[in-house]
Amino acid sequence: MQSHDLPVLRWGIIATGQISSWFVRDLSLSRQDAKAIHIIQAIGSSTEQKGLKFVETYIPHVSPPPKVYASYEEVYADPHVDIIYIGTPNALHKQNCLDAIKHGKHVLCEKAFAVTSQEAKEIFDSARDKGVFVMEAMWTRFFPLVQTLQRLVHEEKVIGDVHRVFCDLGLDMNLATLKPESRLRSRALGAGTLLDICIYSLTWGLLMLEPRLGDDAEKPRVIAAQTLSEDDEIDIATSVLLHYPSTGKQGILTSTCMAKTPHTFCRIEGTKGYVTVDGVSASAPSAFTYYLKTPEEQSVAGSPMLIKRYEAEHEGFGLFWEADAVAIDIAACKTENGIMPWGETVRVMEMMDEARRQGGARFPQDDNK
Ligand SMILES: NC(=O)C1=CN([C@@H]2O[C@H](COP(=O)(O)OP(=O)(O)OC[C@H]3O[C@@H](n4cnc5c(N)ncnc54)[C@H](OP(=O)(O)O)[C@@H]3O)[C@@H](O)[C@H]2O)C=CC1
Ligand SMILES: O=C1OC[C@@H](O)[C@H](O)[C@H]1O
Repeated sequence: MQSHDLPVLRWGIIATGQISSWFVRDLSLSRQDAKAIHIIQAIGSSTEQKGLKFVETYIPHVSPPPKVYASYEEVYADPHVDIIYIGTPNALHKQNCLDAIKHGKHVLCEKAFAVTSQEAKEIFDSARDKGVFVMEAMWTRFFPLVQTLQRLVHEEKVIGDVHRVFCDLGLDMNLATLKPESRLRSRALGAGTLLDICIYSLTWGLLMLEPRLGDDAEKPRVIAAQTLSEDDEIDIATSVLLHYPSTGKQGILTSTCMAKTPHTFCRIEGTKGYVTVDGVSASAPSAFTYYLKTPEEQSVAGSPMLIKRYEAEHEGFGLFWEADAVAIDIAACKTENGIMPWGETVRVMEMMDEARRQGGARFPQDDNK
């Protein structure tokens, strides 16, 4: 496809924290295989100085440079902006999304999309009323490596029938050294490992245990335990067990902020063998390997043999795949994406609500019924 045939999307970026810096760097890459043209039109920050520093530090090469506003409101109101990217802490997502939608803007909002499933539903209701595109930025689902693995596991059934998936995302966050108002510590901002990182482990469980999305997917039982911080403010470790009653399949999906997960973060077990997945974290996989039992070993205990390893190198962080998908959908006048549809965001949020109900991590938003 010639570059002039590609959809063009003009982005307004809300907040200048870490993930926004990754996102704009990925949007600004020159990529041979780009499926869209991304224009960084505007940046909204708490102060103009912070916004200008963000542009100078992360995207000095972008020409013309984006307009910098000292408020989010001015980005929502900018007629040259098509879509708002929201990179604020979790507890602010709902208001940011509703404000952007009110101005008729499309939205790509960081994970966790909201703090409760109720909040997520309110956002989608408002998007439906306005007819705008909205998606949770669950970027992992858009990695080509993940899609290749889904095909091998579910369509080619290379490891037979999947019966168990383990996935862990642990980071050594050293919370005591962070300021109480850090988004990783503050309950008011939606902190805790469940919403921050267990969401990726859950995503791997769902992607690998379920051959398809949506209404066809069987609803798993959620069994969860959480370890809360000493002041009971947030969860510092969560383990979720997904159990599919009709098949007995299980997902063992975990997170902690007390230790970094080793490079191999996921194992998918099937009747004929297993797959291991590697990467810096469950959010950004870089390789997988599958192992098969030999015919003699199908019936006896033994070590499966390494059959094939897939590695995928790419420039940047890998956030551009979700951005391309969004641009293609918007050009096609869609309001939701087929890989991360609204129903799936709500379903994952409901599982996290249930995990917190059992585990004990509470947010003020839980009382807003
Ligand atoms: N997809 C991924 O891999 C990742 C996703 N995330 C998600 O992105 C979101 C932001 O995370 P991250 O970038 O690490 O967070 P940061 O703390 O680095 O940045 C958050 C930004 O939000 C703005 N903000 C507005 N109100 C507040 C407030 N009360 N307290 C703090 N910041 C505020 C600030 O920008 P300003 O002053 O410019 O307005 C701030 O810089 C979270 O939802 C997180 O889950 C985070 C990391 C990785
Ligand atoms: O999404 C995320 O992935 C990487 C982590 O560092 C971060 O805390 C989290 O928000």
